[in-house]
Amino acid sequence: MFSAPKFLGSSAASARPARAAVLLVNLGTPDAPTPSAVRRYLDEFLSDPRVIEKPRWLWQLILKLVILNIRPRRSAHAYARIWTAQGSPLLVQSQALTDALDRQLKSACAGPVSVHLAMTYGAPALRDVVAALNADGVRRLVVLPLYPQYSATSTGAAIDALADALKTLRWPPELRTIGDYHDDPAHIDALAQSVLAHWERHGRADRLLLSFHGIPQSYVEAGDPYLAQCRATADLLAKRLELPREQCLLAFQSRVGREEWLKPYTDATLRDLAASGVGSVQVLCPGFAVDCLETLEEIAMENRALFLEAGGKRYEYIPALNDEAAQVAALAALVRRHTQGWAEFAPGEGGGDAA
Ligand SMILES: C=CC1=C(C)c2cc3[nH]c(cc4nc(cc5[nH]c(cc1n2)c(C)c5CCC(=O)O)C(CCC(=O)O)=C4C)c(C)c3C=C
Ligand SMILES: [Fe+2]
Ligand SMILES: [Fe+2]
Repeated sequence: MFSAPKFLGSSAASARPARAAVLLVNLGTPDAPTPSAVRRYLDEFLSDPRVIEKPRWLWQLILKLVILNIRPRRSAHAYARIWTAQGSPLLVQSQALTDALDRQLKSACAGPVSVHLAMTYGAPALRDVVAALNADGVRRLVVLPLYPQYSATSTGAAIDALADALKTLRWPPELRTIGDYHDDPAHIDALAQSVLAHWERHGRADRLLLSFHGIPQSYVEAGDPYLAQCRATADLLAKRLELPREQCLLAFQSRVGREEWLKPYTDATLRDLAASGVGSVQVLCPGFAVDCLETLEEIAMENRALFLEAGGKRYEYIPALNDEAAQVAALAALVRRHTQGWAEFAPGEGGGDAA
């Protein structure tokens, strides 16, 4: 027997005035720093064909029989090193950014605008958040994945989850999506300001290393614009900081598996720098809007130990922009440029986006 489709909706929704919302989307994180919670998270994340482009049945066999029996314990240990009383840093910092952007847009926009957070994997699930906004009468939605550089593995996966969520709605909202903001001048300026503020407090190091999350090399060869966008961000930032290109290096972290990923690798670069007598390094991760496992554990802890053990003398991690005013202002302006013609986002009594 065929069953009729069940679309979500609210009888009250059509009676309410149009409302507009912004949805920030990040990757997702486990519910707890335990092997069982990490296993659930990795199972969902690594089952996504956007993330792992291998034949389905073969990958599911490897994932279920090998990866999910080994990695959760190791990753849970890493999560435990950075877990806070409020929870996973990725969730805590993403929520703080969401709240700050909500305040900023409420004060700058003419209409009723609110900002919400959803995750591609885990909670708060994109499907649940979109359904709740729809039931609440939101008729205009702008979706901003928190990845400055587009990759099919991150932004593409978020858009897939959004499309799945929309399929469940009887009356989906009008939609604008933001694909990337890797060369947005206000974003570059926010990154530059954070480096300048760090230099002000700590002085400069011999090298500034810009470390981005890696992806398999084959994805770039198949057309993913990620590498080009990382390079463009690095070039713009070096120019804005007036740093000679040889002092500002680009590298890729967080490699998983045996396949070739984007090079140079961050850990190998740090080892080579120490071996060649470079004493001090400052590391910035411009691909991460907020701090998370990959910045706080891999970069600020693991790679620090690696650099110092290889003979380096000074290693500093420059934190992600998180809910800093400059990032909030840059994202507010980005959202408003993508909502041209939507009256709710027009300048309100507060005027523009105060930096
Ligand atoms: C194995 C394939 C992976 C691809 C491709 C990938 C791309 C990618 N990831 C991010 C952002 C983040 N990744 C994070 C964690 C993380 N990433 C992978 C694997 C791939 N990522 C794994 C297995 C994990 C989990 C941790 C671990 O077991 O090592 C995170 C942090 C999540 C957190 O909870 O803090 C972020 C953020 C981007 C931007 C990207 C492509 C450009
Ligand atoms: Fe990742
Ligand atoms: Fe990692």
